[in-house]
Amino acid sequence: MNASRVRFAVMGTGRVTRRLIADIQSTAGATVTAIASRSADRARWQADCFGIPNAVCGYDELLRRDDFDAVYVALPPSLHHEWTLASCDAGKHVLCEKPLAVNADQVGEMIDAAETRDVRLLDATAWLHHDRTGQFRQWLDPDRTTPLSDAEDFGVSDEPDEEPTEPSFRLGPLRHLSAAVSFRSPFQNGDHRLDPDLGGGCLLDLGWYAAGLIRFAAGRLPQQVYADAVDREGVLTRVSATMQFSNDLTATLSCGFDTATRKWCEIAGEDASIVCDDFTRPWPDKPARSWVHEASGKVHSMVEPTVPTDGAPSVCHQERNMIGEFMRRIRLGRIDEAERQSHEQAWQTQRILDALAESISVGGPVKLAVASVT
Ligand SMILES: NC(=O)C1=CN([C@@H]2O[C@H](COP(=O)(O)OP(=O)(O)OC[C@H]3O[C@@H](n4cnc5c(N)ncnc54)[C@H](OP(=O)(O)O)[C@@H]3O)[C@@H](O)[C@H]2O)C=CC1
Ligand SMILES: O=C1CO[C@H](CO)[C@@H](O)[C@@H]1O
Repeated sequence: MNASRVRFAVMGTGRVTRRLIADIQSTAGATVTAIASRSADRARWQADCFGIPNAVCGYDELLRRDDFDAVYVALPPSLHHEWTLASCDAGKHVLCEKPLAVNADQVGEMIDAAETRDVRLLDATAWLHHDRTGQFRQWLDPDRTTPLSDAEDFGVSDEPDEEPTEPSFRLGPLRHLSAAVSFRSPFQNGDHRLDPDLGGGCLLDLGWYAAGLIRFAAGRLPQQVYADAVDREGVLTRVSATMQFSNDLTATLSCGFDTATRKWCEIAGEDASIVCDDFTRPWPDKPARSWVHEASGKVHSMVEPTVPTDGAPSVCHQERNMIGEFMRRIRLGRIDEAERQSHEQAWQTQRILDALAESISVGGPVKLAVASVT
């Protein structure tokens, strides 16, 4: 690898590929040198669209090349495991689309393969790399009191303060987490999201985000889950679930293909809660915002640190942040704590999804054993 550039190759020519190729090409130090498709024509067409020098027919054929360092696996979920293992075997770093696989056993094998070959593996869950998520991470620190100097206050309660208080907040002990992610009928017949054999269904496609948010905020697995689903012709189209964690923490999850767009979450502590209506990706015309609701009734509107408060759209680009972090790990040349945490986040997210799927299938609660992949 050239020390200053990371060369990517892409597997697949679908919807997400088109977006992420542009993001890779606009990330400093990254370049796309090859794209592979099952069809030579599609590979050529996509390569021409993006000025990619090499169009390759077949993913196997791609992995025989030595002119790239990392593979971006942008295939339907059921193919992530196979092509991540093959890429690791070929000594390539892997940026793999979400859901990382179709079950936690597969994720465990993918992590093992990456560790054995000493290559980097990252799931392309971009919201985890947004600056606003970095803010949430800080606010979640139980010992932290966060100053409110940057908040745009509104909706102040009618209750007068008994004595003047410092402008700051803390979440206090976490009590409830909630996340809902859905889109209304966005897919055509034939889309992998509607094909159970390709890892379709809203639980894997969108539950990945909602369960991921809950795992991110809790920092651990639930002890028990219960889920209910609407199943249309073998495809899960709506799922709702409850979860119980240790230390008196509960959670609710909702995802589906048949409601208006929802991508919100609430992280509720005893003293304050964080509310965010677009955690997976900020609405395009808004800065990345969230709200802090205090137990007193005060509400504070928060914006990410790098964004001016004049309402200008967010300047943070979560995909470029993610690609940049993946490249940092590649250049480091060994697994570090940040990568271990990503692996744990991905594996535990997939374990939650497995437990929810099992609960839907048995029609009752499912217990989870505490475990760690790292
Ligand atoms: N991170 C994000 O924001 C997003 C992530 N995703 C994720 O990215 C992945 C791909 O999604 P998306 O791009 O929307 O999917 P598409 O169906 O648009 O593209 C998938 C590509 O995979 C290749 N492929 C290989 N085998 C098959 C097969 N048996 N059936 C269908 N396609 C196949 C095809 O490329 P070819 O035949 O040319 O090789 C196809 O273009 C999914 O895991 C999805 O969850 C999707 C959207 C956003
Ligand atoms: O990850 C994703 C982002 O949102 C899409 C909805 O438009 C999902 O279906 C997709 O897989």
